[in-house]
Amino acid sequence: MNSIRFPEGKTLDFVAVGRLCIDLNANEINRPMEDTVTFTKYVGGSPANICIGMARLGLKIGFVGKVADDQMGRFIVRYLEREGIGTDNVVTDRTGAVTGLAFTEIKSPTDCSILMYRDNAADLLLTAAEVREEVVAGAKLLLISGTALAKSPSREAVFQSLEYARRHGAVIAFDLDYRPYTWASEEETAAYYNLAAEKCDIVIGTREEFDMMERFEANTGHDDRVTAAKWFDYRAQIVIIKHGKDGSIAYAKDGSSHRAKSFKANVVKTFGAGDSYAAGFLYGLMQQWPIARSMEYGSAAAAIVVSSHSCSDAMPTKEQVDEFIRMSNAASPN
Ligand SMILES: Nc1ncnc2c1ncn2[C@@H]1O[C@H](COP(=O)(O)OP(=O)(O)O)[C@@H](O)[C@H]1O
Ligand SMILES: O=C(O)C[C@@H](O)[C@H](O)C(=O)COP(=O)(O)O
Repeated sequence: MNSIRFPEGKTLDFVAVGRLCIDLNANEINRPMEDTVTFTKYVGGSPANICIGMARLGLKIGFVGKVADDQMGRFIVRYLEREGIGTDNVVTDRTGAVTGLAFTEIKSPTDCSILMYRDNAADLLLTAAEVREEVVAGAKLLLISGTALAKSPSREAVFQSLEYARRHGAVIAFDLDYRPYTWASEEETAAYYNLAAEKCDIVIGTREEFDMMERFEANTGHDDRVTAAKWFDYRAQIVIIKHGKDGSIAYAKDGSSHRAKSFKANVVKTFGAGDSYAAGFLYGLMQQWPIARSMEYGSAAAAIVVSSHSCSDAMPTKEQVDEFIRMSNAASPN
């Protein structure tokens, strides 16, 4: 059991609000992008990846977002539909905005970076009025993702979703998903991230992301416990700080803390770890598993995804995660 109580009588398990984009992952890996000539196209965008991950694990999912009225936008919607993800609240832009692109550079399994093309990106044009109350009201769990806070009108759409979720009793998770290039200044970023986090039950981020949020604070030791404690004065029940290959730590409002190690993986690239971790972890919480078991599930999903070429397409099924954990534990029993 964990301390999060999900509401009964909802039509959807999980709804995410935020960006739907395209990842173009280098085919010629282990070299700089200057030397890469071919890329494979995948659906991308952190909240899209998390939804796909949770759909693969068998949950009923809906998405609130905006896509460009172009071939890329249609590719994304068709992909979501094939995965069984509800697209009723995926709005098509009519202003000529474009689909955000993320070109990924895989110089080595540990040296990866992303080159983003996000000028006039359709996802940031979602308005508050386009968020349908009945879609958010139908969800047990709403996920917001920090990048959608970067600009108006998408920023207001996130706050509108938070209000609908609160009104209808959904649990709210916040994946910090901080992408500096989308923001105008660090001060603005910290202010909006903090305002949103106050309204969330579960906050998940990396140490570096929490450091960004703490730019006005005195947590000079970058102490995870201090980071988490602040949010328990607001609405948070669980705060997770991720540390890459070094694993993750969760703090709960009841005073408990839980550490998860990362699994051994044949790492192809590092991105996608956070999204698959979030999908596995939130899935576990929704099964009412203890926090530690949910973290283990997220870590296993992440190890599978970092061992693959894509983020979205590589999201594992429940059978794959279960098998991976079984094999890993057999290979190195505690
Ligand atoms: N190199 C790796 N090998 C195995 N698992 C990893 C690796 N890097 C990350 N992970 C797993 O993914 C989780 C999230 O990764 P992290 O890098 O902290 O997030 P993000 O991708 O959001 O920066 C970690 O807690 C760990 O379980
Ligand atoms: O979020 C994006 O726009 C890009 C993602 O699709 C991408 O592949 C990625 O960076 C995943 O992020 P992570 O899971 O936080 O590593």
